[in-house]
Amino acid sequence: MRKLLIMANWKMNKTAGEAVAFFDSLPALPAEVDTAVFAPLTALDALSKAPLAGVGLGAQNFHPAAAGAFTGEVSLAMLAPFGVRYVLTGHSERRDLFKESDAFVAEKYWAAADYGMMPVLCVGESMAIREAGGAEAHTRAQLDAVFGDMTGRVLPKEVIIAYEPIWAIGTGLTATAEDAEAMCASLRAHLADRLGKDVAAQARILYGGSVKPDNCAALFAQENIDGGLIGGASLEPASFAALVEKGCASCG
Ligand SMILES: O=C(CO)COP(=O)(O)O
Repeated sequence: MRKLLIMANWKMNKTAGEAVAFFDSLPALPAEVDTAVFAPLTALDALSKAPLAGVGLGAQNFHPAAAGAFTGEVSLAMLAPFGVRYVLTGHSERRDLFKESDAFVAEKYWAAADYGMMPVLCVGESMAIREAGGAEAHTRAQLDAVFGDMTGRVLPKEVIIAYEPIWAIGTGLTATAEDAEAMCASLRAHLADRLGKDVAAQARILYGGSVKPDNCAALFAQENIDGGLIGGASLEPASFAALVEKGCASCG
């Protein structure tokens, strides 16, 4: 039985002070659900000193190199002292707006795994790809870019995938629970091909894209959906807590 995992991606929102204020007013969360927040880099120092009530800390971005001439970037070693456990890789906003290629996403994924952090690999198709019937092939190829050649690779402690259809992100258009389940089941089957049945059975596959307290229960109740990666609805403490509560209830 995979434990529900609900992760907040705050994107470019919240100053350090606002991030701490979020946790000041966050109600106690049920221990039956794992939670984490991908905070902006500038909030990590303050959050590392604040009580986070069991919520794990994640970083939205990093550079895979250990050090060097990469103006504006931060390394994993720079993030680690703040207690960062999770890092995002392959988010569609990084792919589309900042031109991160499949190869660069893979480099980041394995740099994080090698460093001992838990990378969350995001995959997802555009509306054009979905309408052309290519959603499964596209997202499976995104998995292959990372897991296609496992020579010399050591997987992170946990494999976490976030299926985020681009057309559902920030649009209010959520995939139906059935469509999201079909995609997550397809991704899990592909993980089984690439990484073996046991790894696939234990991997947590999250859904992201306009998840809200009023639509999360049906999504989280699906067999192959093990939680959510939440943008907009994670910004308010009450809304984030409601997602965790409803998710907890939906999983019995
Ligand atoms: O991109 C997302 C999380 O990474 C989803 O964002 P929204 O929940 O705002 O659609």
